Amino acid sequence: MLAIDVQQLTKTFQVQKNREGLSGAIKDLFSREYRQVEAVKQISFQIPQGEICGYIGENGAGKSTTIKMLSGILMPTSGKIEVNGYVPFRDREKFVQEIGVVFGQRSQLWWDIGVIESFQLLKKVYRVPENEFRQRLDELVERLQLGDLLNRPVRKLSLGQRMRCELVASLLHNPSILFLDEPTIGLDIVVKTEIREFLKDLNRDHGTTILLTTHDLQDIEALCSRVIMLDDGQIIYDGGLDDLKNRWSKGREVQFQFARHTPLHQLDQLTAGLSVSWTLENEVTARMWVPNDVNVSDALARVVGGTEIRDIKIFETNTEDIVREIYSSGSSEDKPVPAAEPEAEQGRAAQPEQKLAAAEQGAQRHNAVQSEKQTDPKPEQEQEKERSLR
Ligand SMILES: Nc1ncnc2c1ncn2[C@@H]1O[C@H](COP(=O)(O)OP(=O)(O)OP(=O)(O)O)[C@@H](O)[C@H]1O
Repeated sequence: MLAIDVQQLTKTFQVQKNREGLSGAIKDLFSREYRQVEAVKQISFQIPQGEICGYIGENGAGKSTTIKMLSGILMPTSGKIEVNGYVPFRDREKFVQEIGVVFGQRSQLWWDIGVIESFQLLKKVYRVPENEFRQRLDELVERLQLGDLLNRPVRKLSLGQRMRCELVASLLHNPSILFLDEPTIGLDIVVKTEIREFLKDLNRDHGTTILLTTHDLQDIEALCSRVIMLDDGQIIYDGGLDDLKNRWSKGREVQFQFARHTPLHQLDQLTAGLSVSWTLENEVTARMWVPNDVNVSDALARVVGGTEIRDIKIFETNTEDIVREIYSSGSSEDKPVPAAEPEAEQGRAAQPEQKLAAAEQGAQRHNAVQSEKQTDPKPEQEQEKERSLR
């Protein structure tokens, strides 16, 4: 049985429009206008039991909305969802026993009471038998080194300590599926690494299926063999992380440190006939971009044979650069959609296929384009009330 089966899933929010100025505010009191926000648009994917799948995308891409639908907090506008054979928003009582959820930006623990008391309350909510609860709690407390924290109120915990407690809280009822929405947000590298190791062990030892949304691609590299990439509510990539790299990484870069001043024209001469390109960093350091269709050892042999070299470093395009390139190619500034394209003329956002094509072109450049992520405006009014899991 599939852990998660999603077909043509769509979520549209109705959001109130606010008119400008005092007169607008008064008008709003009497007649409200609404607009539709399509947060998730007809997405389909399947996740088998025991997989760790990364779910990534820019701010506002629709990741949290998907997780909320998968965990039964939000009702889809249309489409089909099955999680462990249950329809999340319909079969809630039985369904919540099957899943654990951690929202990095929200707590499921009670702020003013001791951590252990929150755990006791959750034991009652999920109706976990005492002996099972004890056994599981001991195991998790030992694994995540929470012994000293159990009697402290949640508000007195550091973010890293709280996040480890959140993970325990989500696992006390032994769910087979874990939804993690930004579980490492704001954490330092030590705690991030601990959490990644813990999740890996959990998946290996208990076969827990994990769907993970994150903006930290190192989480994805450390944990996920598969990644689903969302853009503007649509899936633009679903596949292996290695495939993603192979598909968009168009070559590698080699940095040379020469024994003496080596001008650009000399380097160009050495690699004449090969479609490599050179960038000088200073008098004795230069970078050579080697596209995939050029044999790296041929290029290296030419340079090594013609100059005296102190040091060589080879850089592969990293996932972060590739993903940033895909995201940024959709932004208005460097969207390489031809000016004659009607979409571009009308100033509308690029379609996912255009973004992919643009990303493929963009990845050919060895300097990844740095672009700030665009933040979606927050909804003016939340029409859909999120129901608490508890
Ligand atoms: N309850 C809501 N009411 C109205 N609009 C909403 C609601 N929740 C989300 N949206 C809108 O739906 C879109 C997708 O939001 P969502 O939170 O799913 O994105 P995200 O990919 O999780 O972003 P982030 O990385 O910033 O958390 C955004 O345009 C957002 O403003």
